Amino acid sequence: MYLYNLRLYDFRNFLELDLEFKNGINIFYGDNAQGKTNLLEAIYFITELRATRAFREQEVIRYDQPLAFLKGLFSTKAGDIDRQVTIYRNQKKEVKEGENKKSRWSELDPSISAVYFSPEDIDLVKGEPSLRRRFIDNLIYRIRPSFYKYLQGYQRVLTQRNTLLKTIKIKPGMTKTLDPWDEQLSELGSQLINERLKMLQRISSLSQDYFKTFTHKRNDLRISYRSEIDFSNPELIKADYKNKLILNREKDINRSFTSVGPHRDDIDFFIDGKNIKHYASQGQQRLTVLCLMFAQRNLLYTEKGEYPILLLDDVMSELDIHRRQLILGQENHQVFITTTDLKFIPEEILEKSFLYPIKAGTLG
Ligand SMILES: Nc1ncnc2c1ncn2[C@@H]1O[C@H](COP(=O)(O)OP(=O)(O)OP(=O)(O)O)[C@@H](O)[C@H]1O
Repeated sequence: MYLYNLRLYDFRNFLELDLEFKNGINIFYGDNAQGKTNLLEAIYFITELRATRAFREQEVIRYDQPLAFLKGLFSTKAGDIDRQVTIYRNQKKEVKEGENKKSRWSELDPSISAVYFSPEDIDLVKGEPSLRRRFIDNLIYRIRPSFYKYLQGYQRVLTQRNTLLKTIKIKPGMTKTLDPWDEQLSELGSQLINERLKMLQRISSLSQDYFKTFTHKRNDLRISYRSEIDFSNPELIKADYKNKLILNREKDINRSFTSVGPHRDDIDFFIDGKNIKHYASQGQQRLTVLCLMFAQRNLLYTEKGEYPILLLDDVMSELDIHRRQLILGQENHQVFITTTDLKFIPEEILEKSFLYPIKAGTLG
């Protein structure tokens, strides 16, 4: 699958743009603040239907304009797809494929997808545990949309249990009313942990392979799940979780907060046995995230039968020359890269790339 035409109206600093792309390496280059990242975001938006960095979706609309419009033409194994998205300031965005309005994810063509990487994504290994939980949950959800129901269910029961803990703090006689909530939370929570473990196994073995390739087999990457709940036997997760909920009741009532469960779990990364949060260099941390993104792309390919578009924002300047070559040397699917200077792109990669100079929201 690849994007061969993109039209934009009033998207970020682009007034109007009509671009043709090739199935290969496409490079947006130019000075700072010209619109290179905005263009990657537009491609991400037309494929994944959400912004990469906007806090609110409406932020992508050009200043003082009522709406932004995107139109992408994709070539897939099953034929061409014409997708249009209109983002409004004060109402829900509108998505169309051909002439048909689409209101749910499940109605959209599943072969269209993208994976995005920017230097800030280093937070995935350095930042808060919630970022890692969201990463793995989103990945499961993308492959198995029904997983969303478990996630929502777990979150709902957790909120209700926390509200009840607050009440019990004032009325201790009500402690027994926690029983049905603990039962539900441990049931949904154990399913959540099991799904995460299965996904983590797949993503970590792929990431390890990429890590080996990108380090010439010099270093080894390990990824593991961390939880206070014993997850060594999938059949016993529920019982152990329930047990821990009961053991921690007093503490939870005092804090009005559920202290154990998948909402507190984390994922650890190790290079050659050392936790990368504390020991790895910035370059190694960045490479780890890059490997996770490549693994994610590979996984989506296995599931969908089409390679997601790869979007790499300002990555080349951060990597040494060997890694730049390794990362793009074997590439034969569609990739979009931004760079301030073409000197960051190895010669043999430049030769096979398609170049787009970007200047002040136009093709310069
Ligand atoms: N909604 C918007 N409407 C108009 N302009 C916007 C909007 N959002 C961002 N911009 C402008 O877009 C420009 C930044 O573009 P972008 O982030 O794509 O730069 P870049 O070319 O990737 O630069 P760098 O090399 O520094 O990363 C800024 O000048 C910013 O003011």
